[in-house]
Amino acid sequence: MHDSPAVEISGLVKRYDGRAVVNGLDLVAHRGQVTAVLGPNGAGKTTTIECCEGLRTPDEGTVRVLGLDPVADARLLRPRVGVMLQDGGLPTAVRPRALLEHLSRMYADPRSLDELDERLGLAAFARTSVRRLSGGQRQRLALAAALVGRPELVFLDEPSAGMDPQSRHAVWELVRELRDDGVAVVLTTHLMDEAEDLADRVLVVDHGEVIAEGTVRELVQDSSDRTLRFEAATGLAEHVRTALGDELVVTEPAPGSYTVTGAVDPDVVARLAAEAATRDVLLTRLTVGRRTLEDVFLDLTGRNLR
Ligand SMILES: Nc1ncnc2c1ncn2[C@@H]1O[C@H](COP(=O)(O)OP(=O)(O)OP(=O)(O)O)[C@@H](O)[C@H]1O
Repeated sequence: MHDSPAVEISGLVKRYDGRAVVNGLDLVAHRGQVTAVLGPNGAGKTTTIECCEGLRTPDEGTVRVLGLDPVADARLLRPRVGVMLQDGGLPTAVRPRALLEHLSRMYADPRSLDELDERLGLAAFARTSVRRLSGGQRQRLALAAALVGRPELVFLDEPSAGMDPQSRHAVWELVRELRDDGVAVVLTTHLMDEAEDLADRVLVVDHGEVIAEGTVRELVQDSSDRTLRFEAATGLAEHVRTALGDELVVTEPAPGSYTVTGAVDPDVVARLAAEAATRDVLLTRLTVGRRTLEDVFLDLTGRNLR
């Protein structure tokens, strides 16, 4: 039984007003692994997770969570699954410590609240009502609420959004421990470093379907492509494009900061330097490296805003 996937989604379709926002999505998440779901705004990540949580009913396809149906078996799943929603989903009039005490009484073997307090720094605002908490504090409380019942599976929707670096590292540490304890962790994130750091498997979702999946290493090693980054005066992209040819993609994501992706070899570096010299432009800082997960993500999903 425990070898079976913690989450198994097959051909999931969810429509709003006749428009499919999830469109034939397949996903498998295993115990003892962190599965990260990445995708642009509106790609259908939250909708997919909400179908797993029993908050939405699929229009087509099947969703199995710990071998059960998230809607029909909701009562059986509730004590076994931890959920951290994007907007916190917490009652606003209570105080954090009282909320956690209330929740912990609902479980047979709850985690120690003092330990959670310490790990997530909750004591500092234990007596402030949820309504008055900062965004990052609310997120930390929502994570504690998701973990208090020692779930076998946790869904974390952008867990470290809005958190300061200290909190983010505390959250990452907790997520790694959950994984090592055999918990299945499914998280959505827009932070590429979060996915690179934590994920055993990454799925990239766009327009409601999975367009790439694998380990971070598999995704970034997909080709011999490299990324050359350099800094110089702004406005050179067109000249560099002409000098390097169509095989390479030249962008200037921030003024004076350029990337060149593709088959970057010694000759490309030499031609770039020659072009700069011809224009009497100094290249300050030049690096060549493997593509990052962010490069892969942008190549897959494009650069247009959603
Ligand atoms: N109840 C609803 N009624 C109509 N449309 C909805 C509803 N809920 C979500 N949508 C739409 O479905 C699409 C997918 O939304 P979803 O929240 O799943 O995206 P997401 O990938 O989680 O995005 P983000 O990264 O911004 O959180 C969006 O275009 C959204 O506007």
